[in-house]
Amino acid sequence: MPDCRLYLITPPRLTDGFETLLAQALDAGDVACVQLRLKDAGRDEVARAVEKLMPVTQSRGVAFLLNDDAETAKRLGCDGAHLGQTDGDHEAARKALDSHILGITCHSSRHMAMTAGELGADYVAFGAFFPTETKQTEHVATVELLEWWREMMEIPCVAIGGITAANCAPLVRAGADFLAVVGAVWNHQDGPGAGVKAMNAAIAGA
Ligand SMILES: Cc1ncc(COP(=O)(O)OP(=O)(O)O)c(N)n1
Ligand SMILES: Cc1ncsc1CCOP(=O)(O)O
Ligand SMILES: [Mg+2]
Repeated sequence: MPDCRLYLITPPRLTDGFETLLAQALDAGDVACVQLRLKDAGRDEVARAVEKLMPVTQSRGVAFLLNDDAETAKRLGCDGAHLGQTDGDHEAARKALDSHILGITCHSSRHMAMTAGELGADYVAFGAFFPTETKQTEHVATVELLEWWREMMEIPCVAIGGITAANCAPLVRAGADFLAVVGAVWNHQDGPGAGVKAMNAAIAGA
């Protein structure tokens, strides 16, 4: 059984009653954490979404992370934050978050990943592994990068970008600790529960 788990990121925009869809997704199978990622929302909208969604995840023992903003994550009681390379000062974020989770985007860069590890990131994220419609991406990550990280480092790594049940097996076999997905779950033709089940099955069968 591979030691790899699903990391679920919210869709770019939340529909009314999204908390019900989130509950369906989480109740369908194994999800290690949920990241709230609302790139077009203001502070109040983000705070309202945290208030609605965080109890859905935390009551199920699923970690709730906020994208882009460590200080807000800490203030609102999230389990941690995910920061990109241009999302503020990573060392300050590490301090602000105390023992809460800090994840850092490292694109396809060994150097970024080692720097993130040195400053105390709880995980590093590599991507994009495949073409994705969720975000415009400039970097392409490879299976070899995952293999190298797994061989050299202890810090967990997340693979992201266009990952689906159909294409994820090589990433699991290369040693990804988590597969982060948006479309594979939220755009699944039979609903998010089916998306989680399909990802869980693909990970288990890799
Ligand atoms: C798990 C995970 N990995 C990578 C990203 C991308 O972060 P970033 O590069 O800051 O881009 P945005 O998501 O902010 O558009 C992520 N969010 N989560
Ligand atoms: C946030 C992010 N960062 C790199 S690719 C990506 C989008 C992932 O979404 P999907 O799983 O739909 O490709
Ligand atoms: Mg970001």
